[in-house]
Formats: sequence, structure tokens, C-alpha cells
Amino acid sequence: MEEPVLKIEHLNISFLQYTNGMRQSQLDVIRDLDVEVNAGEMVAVVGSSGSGKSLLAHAVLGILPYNAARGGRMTYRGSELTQERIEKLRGSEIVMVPQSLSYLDPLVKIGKQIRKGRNDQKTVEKLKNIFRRYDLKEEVEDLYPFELSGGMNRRILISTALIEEPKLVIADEPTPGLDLKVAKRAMGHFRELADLGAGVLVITHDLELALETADRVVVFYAGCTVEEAASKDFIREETLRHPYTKALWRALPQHGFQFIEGVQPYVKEMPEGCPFSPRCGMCTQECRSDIPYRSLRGGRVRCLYAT
Ligand SMILES: Nc1ncnc2c1ncn2[C@@H]1O[C@H](COP(=O)(O)OP(=O)(O)OP(=O)(O)O)[C@@H](O)[C@H]1O
Ligand code: NI
Repeated sequence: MEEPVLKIEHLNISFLQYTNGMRQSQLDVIRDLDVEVNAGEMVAVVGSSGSGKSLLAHAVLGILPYNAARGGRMTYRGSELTQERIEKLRGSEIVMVPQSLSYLDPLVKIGKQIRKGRNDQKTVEKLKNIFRRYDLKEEVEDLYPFELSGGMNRRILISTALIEEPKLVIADEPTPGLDLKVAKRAMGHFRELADLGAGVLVITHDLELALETADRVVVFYAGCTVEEAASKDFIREETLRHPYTKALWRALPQHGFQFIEGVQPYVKEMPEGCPFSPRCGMCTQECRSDIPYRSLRGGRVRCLYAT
């Protein structure tokens, strides 16, 4: 079988922080993440705010902040993704659609920014096509980011990735501020990139939107991967594995918006063992130990009691 485009095993990320002047403390923000993306596949990563989704994207792109330490293994097409290698591939083979609009250069005109300074016929044609797809007028090329609305700038960020012929696309919350129609179209374009053979990892809050286009869904909770499921597993609650994923399912509009009590634990107040245990109805003493991430019914789950 072909090697996965991206394979992440036991990723952990911590930050060194100085508190009370000189005292140093370590914040273990990501504790154990596993994600795999194959060529031709679109994988969605879902999780609530602060679960570590953007840090995952930044780790892959080699742009973690200086006070971050990373452990675990990341491989790209079969060999280790080192900082040196990512710097070579970033922007061409591996592209990111960042979460923040601040990644746009305020001093460079939109057209030049998307074409990355290239002026060859192919790039110019491609840009025209992309603009047509996103209802962006040709004049926009000559404008600066501050002259556009947030939604338009969001489409510019997506265009910057689409103009390449990437083998791996990491899109971090690509759709906020876009109306549903444009958001769906953007997800459709990521789907197309996957159908053309790229591996696509889309990070999103929007499980509903993800389920329409992605092949697989990976669920993060408090810095751990708790489940990996096929999108079709979300048709019924019984085919899902982890209690948190089931809770997400019940919170979907079509299942009556049933939200569970409580919030995701803060890094400094992480419970021993399973991070979901304080909110889980099935929790026992056993859940206070390290819970392995195991294969189950074609997916994976980090729960002792999932069957
Ligand atoms: N430079 C940093 N120093 C310390 N902690 C950080 C730093 N950057 C991020 N964090 C913490 O890491 C955690 C995960 O952040 P991350 O941005 O990856 O979350 P996220 O899942 O992308 O959230 P959102 O959905 O809001 O974008 C958060 O609790 C955040 O406070
Ligand atoms: Ni984020």
C-alpha cells in the first residue's frame, strides 16, 4: 500500500512559561494526537476551541512559536518531516490555509500575493479561474487586504492555496465569516483537491459541514485524539465509538441540539487519565489511568468502554 501523505503519531506540544517572575512552568497543551491522511483523502479534524487544532496545523507547517517544544513523530510520504524538509516543501507541495486573516501581507496587492510574484501564463490563467469560482472581480487583484471585507479576505486565503498543485493541504478553519453557500463551495474545492490526489486535512468547528465532504473525521478533546471515524459512521449514534463523539452527534441540529453539561478542562486542571471523564456518564476508577488509543470497527477510539 502507498505510504500516507501525512502521518502523525503521539504528537505532544508543550509551552515553557515564566510565572511570578522567574519561576518556569510547563504547559502540556497537546498530549497525544494521532492523525493520518492518505493521498486522495479528505480528513476533517473537529474539536472545540482550545483543543489544539491550530497547534497541530502549525506543527506540520513548522511554525510553532519559539517557546514551544514538540515530541512524537511526523512523517510526510514515508519519511520524517524535519524542520529543514518542511521549509523546503512549504508553500508548494505542502500548503496551509491559515485560520487568521493576519497571515495576509497588508503591504502586498492581492493578485501578487496569491501568485506569489509569479507572472507566467499558467499562473495568471489559474488565478482568473479561481476568482471566477469565488465571485471575485478582476479589479480585486490590484487591491490591498485592508480594502476588502473579512469574507473576501477569507476567499483570498483559500485562493492562495488553490493556485498551487499541493500534495498536502492543511486548512485551519477556512470558512468562518463565509455565508453557507460560499463555505460549502470552499469545502467542495478542498474535496476536488483530494479527488485530484492530494491529501487534505480540514480543521473545523463545523461538524455538520465536515460530514458533507470529508471521508473521515478525527475528534480532538483537550489535546488528545479521542476518536477516528468514517463520515458515514455519523449517520447513526450507535456506529460512533467515544462518549464525546456521541455527545457531538446529539448536539447536531438534526438530532435536537442536546448539549452536555460542563466544559473542556483547562490545561492546568487536567484530570488524571481520560480528559473527558468529568463529563462522562460511563466513567469509573479505571478511567483515571492512561487510556490507549485502539482500533475498533474500522476506526480508532480512546475509551476503555467503547464497544
Ligand atoms: N504560544 C502559546 N503559549 C501558551 N499557550 C498557547 C500558545 N499558543 C496556544 N496555546 C494554548 O494551546 C491551546 C490550544 O490552542 P489552539 O490554538 O491549537 O486551539 P484550537 O483548537 O485551534 O482553538 P480554536 O478553535 O479557538 O482555533 C489553547 O489552550 C491555547 O491557549
Ligand atoms: Ni484554531
